[in-house]
This record gives sequence, C-alpha cells and structure tokens, in this order.
Amino acid sequence: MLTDAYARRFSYLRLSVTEICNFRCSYCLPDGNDCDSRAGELTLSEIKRLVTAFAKLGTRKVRITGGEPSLRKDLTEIIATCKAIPGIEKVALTTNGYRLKRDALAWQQAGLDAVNVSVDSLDADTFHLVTGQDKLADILDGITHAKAIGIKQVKINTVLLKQHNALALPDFLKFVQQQAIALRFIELMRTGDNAGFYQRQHLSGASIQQQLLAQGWQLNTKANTDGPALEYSHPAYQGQIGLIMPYSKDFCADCNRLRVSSKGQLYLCLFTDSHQDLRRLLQSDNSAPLMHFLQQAVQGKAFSHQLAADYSGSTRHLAQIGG
Ligand SMILES: Nc1nc2c(ncn2[C@@H]2O[C@H](COP(=O)(O)OP(=O)(O)OP(=O)(O)O)[C@@H](O)[C@H]2O)c(=O)[nH]1
Ligand SMILES: C[S@@+](CC[C@H](N)C(=O)[O-])C[C@H]1O[C@@H](n2cnc3c(N)ncnc32)[C@H](O)[C@@H]1O
Ligand code: SF4
Ligand code: SF4
Repeated sequence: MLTDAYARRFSYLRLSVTEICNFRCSYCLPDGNDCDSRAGELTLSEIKRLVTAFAKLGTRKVRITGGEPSLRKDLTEIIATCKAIPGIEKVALTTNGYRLKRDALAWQQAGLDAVNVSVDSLDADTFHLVTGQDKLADILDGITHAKAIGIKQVKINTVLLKQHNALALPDFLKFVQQQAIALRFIELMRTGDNAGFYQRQHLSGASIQQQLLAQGWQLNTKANTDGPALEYSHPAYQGQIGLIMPYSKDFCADCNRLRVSSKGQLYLCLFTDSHQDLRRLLQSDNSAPLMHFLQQAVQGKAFSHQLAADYSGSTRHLAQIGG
C-alpha cells in the first residue's frame, strides 16, 4: 500500500489525460487553451502500465480528468483499460459535460462507474458568462441521460463565485429537492494565473454549511476512496449537497489521493512545485521499477497545501493537472 510519512494511504489516483479544453471558465482558462498540442499525452499502453503499478500498490479508484477528458478520441478505451486492471474497483470521470449526451452510453458500457459534471450556474446566461459556452440545457440533458442509462453515481460540481452564484443557494436547493443527485460547492482556489480573479470572487463555503446544518441537513459517512467533499443529506430532498472547502482547517489531514498529469508527471499534491517524470518507467510491462519509485516518492509528500500563504506551487491553473 502506498503510505506517506504521515501514515496517509493513497487508494485514489486522479489521472489527467489531456490539458486541452474547449471551455473558457473564468477561474481556470479565461482565455481558452494555453496549450494547443496533444504531443506527449500518455498513450493507452502507458496508461495501462501506470494504473497497473498503482493498483498493485493499493489504488482502488481512478478518476479520469483533464483539461477536458472527453476531447481524447480514445476516452472510451481509456475507461475500459482502467476498468480491466485487477484491483481497480471504481473508474470515475470529471468532465464539463460537453460530450455527455453523445458518449455517456459508450462510457458506461466500457465500465464507467461515476461521473462528476461541472455546472457553475443553473441560469443559462450566467453559465454562458462563466464558461464561455452557451450549453447549460445540453449539459443538464446529458446529466439526466447519464442517470437514465444507469451510470451508478452522477454528481455536479459548482465553483462558488461571489458575483455569479453566491445568492443562488435556494435555486440549487430546489434542484436537489427534485433530483437524486449530489451537488457539491467548491471553494474557488487561488492558482498561479488567477490571483486577481480569486481576490474578487472567492467565497467561503462556511455560510452554506451553517445554513444546511440549521435546516437539518446531516453529514453522510465517507468511503475510503471518496474525495474531499463533505456531503449532506436531508429527508425532504432527493439529492445531496456537498462542500469542498480546501481553506478549512484539517482539509488535508485525510488526503487519500495522488495525481498524474497527461504528460506522465507525478504530482504529490494539487499545489506543489515539484513533480517527477514517470514516462521512462512506463516503457516496459515490468511494474517493479515504477512501484519502487512511487513508494519512495510518496515519502516526500507535504502534509498540506500552503494556500493560506497564497502559495499555489507551480499550478498555473487546474486544467494543467485536472483539479
Ligand atoms: N485542494 C484540493 N482540491 C481538491 C482535491 N480533490 C478535489 N479537489 C477539488 O474538487 C474538485 C472536484 O473534484 P472531482 O474531480 O469532482 O473529484 P472528487 O471530489 O474527488 O469526487 P468523488 O470521487 O465523487 O468524491 C477538483 O477539481 C478540485 O477543484 C484535493 O485533493 N485538494
Ligand atoms: C480542472 S476541471 C477538469 C475537468 C473538466 N474540464 C471539468 O471542468 O469538470 C475539474 C474541476 O476543477 C474545478 N476548478 C477549476 N479551477 C478551479 C479553481 N481555481 N478553484 C476551484 N475549482 C476549480 C472545475 O470547476 C471542475 O469542477
Ligand atoms: S474548469 Fe474544466 S471545463 Fe472549465 S476551463 Fe478548466 S478544464 Fe476546462
Ligand atoms: S491540497 Fe494536496 S495534500 Fe491537501 S487534500 Fe489536496 S492533494 Fe491532498
């Protein structure tokens, strides 16, 4: 099992498969792609070797992310490859939803267990303004479709933005009252590129948490491979509300995840400036050297990010490593 110096165990791999994205989310890639090349993206066989080594070291869940992972033409094969690796129990995807309606069935048939879709506003104009794409209705249809075809877990991610969705809690609550879906608010994180935007738009999730508790929402228990969200349920609501609050105390204490970028770099944390190139260890089916490297590398994982000191490491934006 991959275990770090603080006895944290890593059962969850976040694997980015591309840095490319077709959206222009104002907190992430406001000017669109700053990388227009697919050169150097991990190939299917490199992904297979990578995930095999992680699985032998105790990884049970792989979340495929990006950039926008659905822009990879071989995404369905990537899902099937990850799902077929002994030890991998759950294959999940984080997507902007652009290809959900078209491809969700193929992904589900390839073994996709879970999909998280970014929806920053339930108002079509605001959604357009924040993401640069006038596609809210399409993406909501895609979410309905993904649930209807039997993808076991479908969730929504909403970045909390002072200007755009700070006052929209009643709309989001109404949405989850009628839909059996978990909607998670993510506190906006400062990255290398978004300092000014962060200053203007960051909002703590604490007041939403207080409102939920005051209205009788109850914290759900977590599985070992779950991400950092605190998810709450209420008997009068079909869905759940979650909060991802990286600025809160002890957020990193139970970190269970590691990241590999689409170019095969190991990131021990979302916000670090040191990453290690794994590519040379992905050229052979012998997992042993890669497993040994990972076991050593994980000892260098810091206890926590340093966001409170405005330090984002070398992370310019989250499309670079998949959030
Ligand atoms: N700071 C920090 N933020 C994270 C971490 N993991 C997830 N997030 C934030 O939460 C966002 C949404 O995460 P998802 O890709 O939906 O994955 P998840 O929350 O692990 O999802 P589940 O597997 O459903 O629990 C990420 O893009 C990040 O913005 C983390 O380890 N550290
Ligand atoms: C980087 S995206 C990659 C996957 C896909 N393109 C998507 O948007 O779901 C993953 C998640 O990170 C979130 N995200 C991006 N930049 C962020 C930031 N600076 N702070 C908080 N969340 C951010 C997005 O809203 C999205 O839910
Ligand atoms: S958050 Fe996702 S969809 Fe939006 S620009 Fe970043 S990578 Fe693209
Ligand atoms: S910020 Fe780093 S240490 Fe903290 S939860 Fe995220 S990946 Fe883990």
